[in-house]
Amino acid sequence: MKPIISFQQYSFRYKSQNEPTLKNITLDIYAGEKIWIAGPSGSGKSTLAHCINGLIPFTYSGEISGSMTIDGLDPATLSIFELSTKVGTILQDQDSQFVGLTVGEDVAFVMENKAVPRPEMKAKVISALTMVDMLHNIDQSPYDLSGGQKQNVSLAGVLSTDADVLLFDEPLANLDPVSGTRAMKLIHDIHVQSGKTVIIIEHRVEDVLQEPIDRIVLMNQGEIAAVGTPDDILSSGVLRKYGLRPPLYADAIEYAGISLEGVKGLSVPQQLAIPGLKEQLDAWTREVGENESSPTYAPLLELQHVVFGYDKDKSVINDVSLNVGVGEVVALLGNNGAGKSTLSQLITGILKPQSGRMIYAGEDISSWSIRRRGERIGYVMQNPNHMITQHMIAEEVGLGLKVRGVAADEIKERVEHALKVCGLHPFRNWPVSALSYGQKKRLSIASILILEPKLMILDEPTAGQDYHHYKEFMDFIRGLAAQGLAFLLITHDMHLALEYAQRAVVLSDGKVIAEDTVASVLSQPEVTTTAHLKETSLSLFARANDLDKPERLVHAFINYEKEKGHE
Ligand SMILES: Nc1ncnc2c1ncn2[C@@H]1O[C@H](COP(=O)(O)OP(=O)(O)OP(=O)(O)O)[C@@H](O)[C@H]1O
Ligand SMILES: Nc1ncnc2c1ncn2[C@@H]1O[C@H](COP(=O)(O)OP(=O)(O)OP(=O)(O)O)[C@@H](O)[C@H]1O
Repeated sequence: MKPIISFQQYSFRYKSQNEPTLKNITLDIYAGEKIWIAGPSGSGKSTLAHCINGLIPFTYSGEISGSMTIDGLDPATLSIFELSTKVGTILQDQDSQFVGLTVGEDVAFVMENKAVPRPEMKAKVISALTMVDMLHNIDQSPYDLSGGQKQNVSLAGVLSTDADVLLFDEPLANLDPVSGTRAMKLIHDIHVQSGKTVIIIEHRVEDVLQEPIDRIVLMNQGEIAAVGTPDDILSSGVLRKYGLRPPLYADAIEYAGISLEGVKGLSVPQQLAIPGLKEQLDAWTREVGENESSPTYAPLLELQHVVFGYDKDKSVINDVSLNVGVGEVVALLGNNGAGKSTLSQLITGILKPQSGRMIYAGEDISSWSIRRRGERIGYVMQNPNHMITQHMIAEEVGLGLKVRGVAADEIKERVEHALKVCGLHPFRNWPVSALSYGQKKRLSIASILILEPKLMILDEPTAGQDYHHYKEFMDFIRGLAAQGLAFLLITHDMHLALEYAQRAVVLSDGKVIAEDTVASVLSQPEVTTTAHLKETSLSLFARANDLDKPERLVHAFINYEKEKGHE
């Protein structure tokens, strides 16, 4: 069988780089295959995708050696239009991809180019938007959507292309857990029904594995580190070797002393047949023990009955009251479009509430300027490209100090420190444009952290990060919290919330629908259903294996990892 995509001894060096980003890639992908490209942040996944969809060499120039073909043809000999009929792409940064004035127009764009008759086009657009639960936003501008809603529109756009290869670069980034599951199911259905070749680049290991994958291609430092079926990859320990997090239940099994070597069906935790599994897990969870009780916190930020709407007659934030204590980590959870980013912009003063009060350290901050708030309350947005303004990395990190008149020597020292903390020190002399998405995300965090705020609002800080950086960063956050810095953490990662947040506030349709410990919130079906939350694979796994006290596995797991981190 002839491959649809073939890389032979392929290397690529971006013009601005000294070293090649892709090295000696030899990989055949066959028509109808479903491939997951995994690998740590900066390993070259998106660059490989750019080679497949023609961005390399058309948009990003550089030096190529070896060969790469699509359907037997060299992409450099095709026009960008011809290539787009072969490969349909969802990019990591959707803002750069929208072309329509409304959501409907955007989804219709591909068909308009092909002169599909109007009635047929309309029906297709409606059907695609219905599949991603976005029909009610059809007339809205794509730029006014929430992060997750944008992602859903991009998915709907790809549904209407005729390309044989569908390439998804982080299709789940920004999606709430329920939408993430739905997106994977949607991709699976398209794959089965159309027989198209599907290539997925994604950091959310467990979410990708919810549906069958033919082969995983694991990249590391521009090379292919391993290729295999999910069973091959999961049971071999290579994910961890390259800084990725295996599924939580797979780790739990190993922590309890059971080897995964040769175990089949590892991507379906509910059906794992390992002799003695229950007994060994029960014994391990008893040994590791329960969580300590949660401490109390002095008040820092308090919101009282805050109301806001982008249109006067439609509230997006509806009578929200919540508080965050000194040194407390509060998870702000909720479905896509619930109002989490809007609330963050109200707290930071970018938006003005129609009514309600905000109290910071006992003072009403309604009259405070954005800048004054910014000195105490740092806000890291979901999309790093919305925050970055400077050309060079060090300048970007030092900008906040520069505008505040801090001396150059001190700026230099603090920039170095912030870059180290965020794992960006090796790139300190680079232009921002040469960073991968995950690296840019860390950059936007570094540039706020350097201002030493008392409260930080982090919108999906770990989205697009590999486990190594996730852990390093979140442990760092935990350390800062222990020193008294407070965090409002917006996340769609339920395990992250369980692991790092003392409390959760759940938002849905602009209202607070629950406020409790994360574990308690996740155990309330009416809350999880309304806010699109999901129990973690660990608790699913614990129940499927009939553990004596299923909830104890989650606590034992978190305690064990905390202890291990301190070793
Ligand atoms: N436009 C560019 N110009 C120069 N170098 C680049 C460019 N884009 C990427 N690179 C280089 O390629 C490396 C890998 O980037 P790439 O986006 O392919 O990684 P990735 O595996 O997709 O990372 P992430 O998971 O963070 O998105 C970067 O660290 C950088 O060295
Ligand atoms: N600039 C805007 N103009 C009009 N409506 C907007 C604008 N920004 C957001 N919205 C709408 O407000 C609602 C809340 O959006 P918001 O971005 O706060 O949600 P979110 O909870 O942060 O979602 P996500 O998890 O997807 O990031 C959504 O229905 C969105 O479509």
